[in-house]
Parts: sequence; structure tokens; C-alpha cells
Amino acid sequence: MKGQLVIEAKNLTKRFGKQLVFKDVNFKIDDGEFISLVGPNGSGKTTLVKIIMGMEKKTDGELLMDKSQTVGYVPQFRNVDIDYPLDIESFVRLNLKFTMNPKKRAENNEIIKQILEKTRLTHLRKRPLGLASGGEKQKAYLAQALLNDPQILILDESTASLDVEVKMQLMDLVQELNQKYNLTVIFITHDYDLTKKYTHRALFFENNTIKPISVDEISEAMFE
Ligand SMILES: Nc1ncnc2c1ncn2[C@@H]1O[C@H](COP(=O)(O)OP(=O)(O)OP(=O)(O)O)[C@@H](O)[C@H]1O
Repeated sequence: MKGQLVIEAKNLTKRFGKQLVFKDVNFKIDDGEFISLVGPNGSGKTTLVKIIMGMEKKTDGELLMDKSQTVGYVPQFRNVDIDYPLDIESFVRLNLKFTMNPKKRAENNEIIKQILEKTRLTHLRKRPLGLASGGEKQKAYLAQALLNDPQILILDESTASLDVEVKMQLMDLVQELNQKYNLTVIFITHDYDLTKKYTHRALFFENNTIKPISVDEISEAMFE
């Protein structure tokens, strides 16, 4: 439900050995928000995302979230070899469990069909992933992340290295999913324009703290 809390940090602290990443941070992320994580290199954005995804342990404090929520993750742009053997549809399907059960197979086919429609990849489904453009590859990663019907979608610099127009297309699509399906979007970014244009709010990482800020408070200086 819109406005419902999906993640809350209470006095959350993370250290790697002696190195402090962030200390006693407090923030909330609501259902259906489109929020950016911004701040300098090494300030802890990826570390926070890993804690949210259960891949890294917190050192202290609390991170409250409903464990039944699924999280989809779109990684940083990775290029794919030109001779990569799978087409886009088969690549997206990799995230579904293989089954011989005919009923389950039919269900899976329907899920794949819907995801390809949602991400506007239907007409490209038979294109080898290695021959797809950067934006098409990124949409295939997005489709894969959406397969398990996540409540939270994390985009990790997914638009870096794409040209401006393609970046906007991908972000328009994510915005549409956010608005239409109330998907909570967490966007790790170093891009000021995209943050201003698409996100409702930001968490600003600096000096071992994480500060929630409104979109009006986001300034170019935060991206230097
Ligand atoms: N597994 C680890 N062991 C030790 N130190 C780590 C580990 N993972 C990250 N760090 C350190 O924690 C700090 C935060 O790293 P993190 O990757 O979260 O930063 P970031 O804000 O995502 O940076 P960037 O914008 O460059 O991607 C860095 O100093 C990093 O070197």
C-alpha cells in the first residue's frame, strides 16, 4: 500500500574491521518511493544496498524490513561478449527455476511474456544478447530483476556508460513501473540530472552519515 514503510534504519552502523563506513544512521523508505542514494566514492552506498539485500551484515543498530518483501537488483552496466550464446528471452528466463511440470512451464511462459511486454522487449526477444545495444542489454537486466515480482527494485548505477537519450529511456521505463505498479525504487547514482528529474527524495552519504534530503535540497555540489 502506498505510504507504507518498506525499510527503516534505526541507529544503523557499519564497520569493516576498524574502518567506519556509517554510524548511527536513521532513515525511512516508504512503499512506492523512488529514492536516490548519492554521495562520494567509498561513502557506503553499495554497502547499504548489500545490507538491505542480506549480503552484508550490519555492525550495530537495526534495519527493519518485512522479510517477505522481494528485492530485484539491476547491476552496474556489464558488457556482454558478442558471441554470448543466449537470446534476450533465454537470458531473462535464467532467473526462473527450470521445471518439467507442464502446468508450471505454461505459467513460466506467461510470466516471461508479461515481463518482456512490461520492459518493451517483446519484439527483441530472439535477438542474441551479445548483439543487443547497451540500452537493450540494460533492459534485459531490468527484465531479469523483475521476474520474481519484487516490491523493491535496486538500480546500481545502471545508466552509467549509456548515452543520454538511452539513459532517459531506461529511467522513463523505471518511472513507469514505479508509478503503475507502486514499485519502490532505490537508485544508486552519481548523476545529478537523473536524480533531479526522476527521484522523489535522496539519501545523502557523507562523513560517515546518511542524511535524508528532499529533491529541492539536492545540489550539484553533492556530485563532485
Ligand atoms: N567487503 C569489504 N571489506 C572491507 N572494506 C570494504 C568492503 N566493501 C566495501 N568496503 C569499503 O567500504 C567503503 C564503502 O564502500 P562502498 O562500495 O559501499 O562505497 P560506495 O559509496 O558504493 O562507492 P562508489 O560510489 O565508489 O561505488 C569503502 O571504503 C570500501 O573500500
